[in-house]
Amino acid sequence: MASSKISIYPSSSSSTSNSKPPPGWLEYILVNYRWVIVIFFLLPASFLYDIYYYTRSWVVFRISSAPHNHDKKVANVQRQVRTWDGVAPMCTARPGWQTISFREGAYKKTCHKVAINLVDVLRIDTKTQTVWCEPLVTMGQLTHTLVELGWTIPVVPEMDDLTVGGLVMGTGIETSSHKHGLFQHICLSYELVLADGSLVTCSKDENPDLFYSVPWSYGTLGFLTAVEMKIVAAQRFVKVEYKPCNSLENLVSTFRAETWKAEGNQFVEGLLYSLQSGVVMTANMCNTAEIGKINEIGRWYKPWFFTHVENYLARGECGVEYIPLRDYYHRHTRSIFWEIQDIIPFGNNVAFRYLLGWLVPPKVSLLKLTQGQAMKELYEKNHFIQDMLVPLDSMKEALEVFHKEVKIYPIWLCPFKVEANPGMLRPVGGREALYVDIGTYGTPGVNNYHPEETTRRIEAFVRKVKGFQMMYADSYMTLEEYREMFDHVLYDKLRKGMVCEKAFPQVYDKVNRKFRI
Ligand SMILES: Cc1cc2nc3c(=O)[nH]c(=O)nc-3n(C[C@H](O)[C@H](O)[C@H](O)COP(=O)(O)OP(=O)(O)OC[C@H]3O[C@@H](n4cnc5c(N)ncnc54)[C@H](O)[C@@H]3O)c2cc1C
Ligand SMILES: NC(=O)C1=CN([C@@H]2O[C@H](COP(=O)(O)OP(=O)(O)OC[C@H]3O[C@@H](n4cnc5c(N)ncnc54)[C@H](OP(=O)(O)O)[C@@H]3O)[C@@H](O)[C@H]2O)C=CC1
Ligand SMILES: CC(C)=CCC[C@@H](C)[C@H]1CC[C@@]2(C)C3=C(CC[C@]12C)[C@@]1(C)CC[C@H](O)C(C)(C)[C@@H]1CC3
Repeated sequence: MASSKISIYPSSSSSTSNSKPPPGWLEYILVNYRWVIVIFFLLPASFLYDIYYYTRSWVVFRISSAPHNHDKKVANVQRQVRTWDGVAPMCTARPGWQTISFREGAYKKTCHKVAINLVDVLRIDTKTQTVWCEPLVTMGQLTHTLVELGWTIPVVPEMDDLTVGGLVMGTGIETSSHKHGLFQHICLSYELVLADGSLVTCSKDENPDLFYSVPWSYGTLGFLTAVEMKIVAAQRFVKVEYKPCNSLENLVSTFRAETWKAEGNQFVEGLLYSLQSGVVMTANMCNTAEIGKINEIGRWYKPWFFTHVENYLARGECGVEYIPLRDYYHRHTRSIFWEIQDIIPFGNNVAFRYLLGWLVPPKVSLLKLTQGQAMKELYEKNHFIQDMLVPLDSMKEALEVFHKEVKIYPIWLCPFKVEANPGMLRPVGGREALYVDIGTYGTPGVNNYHPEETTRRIEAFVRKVKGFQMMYADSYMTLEEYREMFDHVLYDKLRKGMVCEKAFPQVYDKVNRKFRI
């Protein structure tokens, strides 16, 4: 099983085997027995945190007071921007530990912080099939609210705590992205407070330059205060078909054929367990299910999803099951993909699942807050977390590069399309194109792993094939390399025109590893 290979702790052959033992007993426990802290403190704390937000959002939504308060809250953002002293550039006041990214931004310490306390779903319009959300609405909150009413957004990025604002300003992807594009492509308009404190709305037809420049700009063009998104009808189940593949050629050709399929699959996903074996999953929503084939994989006592999928590979059989929609959306949530193995090593044990599985996963934000310096350094040296987005045509070559450089399994494969719109993300060949997200999270299985050098070699490969790197992880590119990967023409024009240069840091200074703690 993939699980037995994964550990963040340096092995004797590792390049970091001479790292010093962590100082102090608390650090020692944090590093060697992180699960003690997680089980006795973080899981109960995560539970209480969820109850608080769940109750608050429920009350706010039921009494429909959010739209009225929205204007007042936006006026407060405008006031903060207008009274900015003009010295240090601005960023949002959301603390770094709360965000779903590997590191915290160093700029959070030096920038002038603007509080954007906008946490509500504002309006659901089933006639125009749109939803208006404030930027701190989380994916967990949004799918809960919409699915109960029979709706959903076409692209629901994994992980409950991802926010609408973070996904618009960064990027978001899910297994429906080959049909609907990235999170930015399901957005119809944005409401922003600009550097001068003015409030603007932008869409394809109104301020299009701004509309196309907001995604991937990481809050360096203005503060987002609301987003209008498409919604689509939700169905009760997702019918998932599992197709085990026993060679790289077979996996790549199955994955590509299912992504291109004329009649279409609503969801396409791949999990690679070694360079020569993996499972391609295709899925479609439906309202009825065959008797005996429903699998509520989100239930607390169920095995982790990636281990469940691996069983199809072990048996060498194709399979079909019906998964309730929200369970499907959250299939990787309980195991934080496969990262939970390093945090609660016995988390997939059946006794643990029945007793405490309902408290899992711990909140990523609380894990970040309590990880300590020694744990941070261990992850830094022995852990590799990257999502590289490469053209579908380069998929096989890219997987071979990942195998040579890091040899981490499982690998997450998710196809998506890039539309030929202006902005940071220009598709290869200038026309709409299909890409694949190669998500690699874990401890490298090679002896010569070096965080910076290895990542830079992979980044160079991604640039060569005209791909992109997701910026929530560590990027070691130089400014020139970063500007080669992302088209800055429109971004630079807007930054000048809207006098952003003093008001916000430039995007590179927010996302590069040099500027992370
Ligand atoms: C009004 C409202 C406001 C909310 N606000 C917030 C908020 O501000 N912040 C926030 O983080 N969350 C928020 N949530 C979401 C909620 O806290 C999470 O989605 C929580 O994980 C839901 O668990 P559940 O068991 O009650 O879901 P259920 O309705 O029981 O979920 C349906 C199915 O999906 C599965 N499932 C749901 N969530 C997960 C998961 N995380 N992992 C695995 N399977 C899962 C369940 O096991 C179940 O089978 C809000 C929800 C509502 C209704
Ligand atoms: N499945 C997926 O697609 C996944 C995506 N991710 C990544 O996680 C990140 C999102 O995480 P999340 O914790 O939600 O977001 P973050 O708090 O990390 O925010 C990401 C960026 O968006 C900016 N931003 C957020 N809200 C606003 C706003 N209202 N106005 C202006 N700028 C804003 C932040 O600016 P500032 O720095 O000023 O705070 C920050 O630079 C994205 O980068 C995404 O790519 C991670 C895991 C999975
Ligand atoms: C595009 C997709 C699907 C991306 C999924 C990315 C996840 C696997 C990433 C996002 C945030 C992430 C980097 C994180 C971690 C694991 C991998 C995560 C969850 C953990 C929890 C690993 C343990 C670490 O000590 C620490 C708590 C800092 C991080 C926090 C962020």
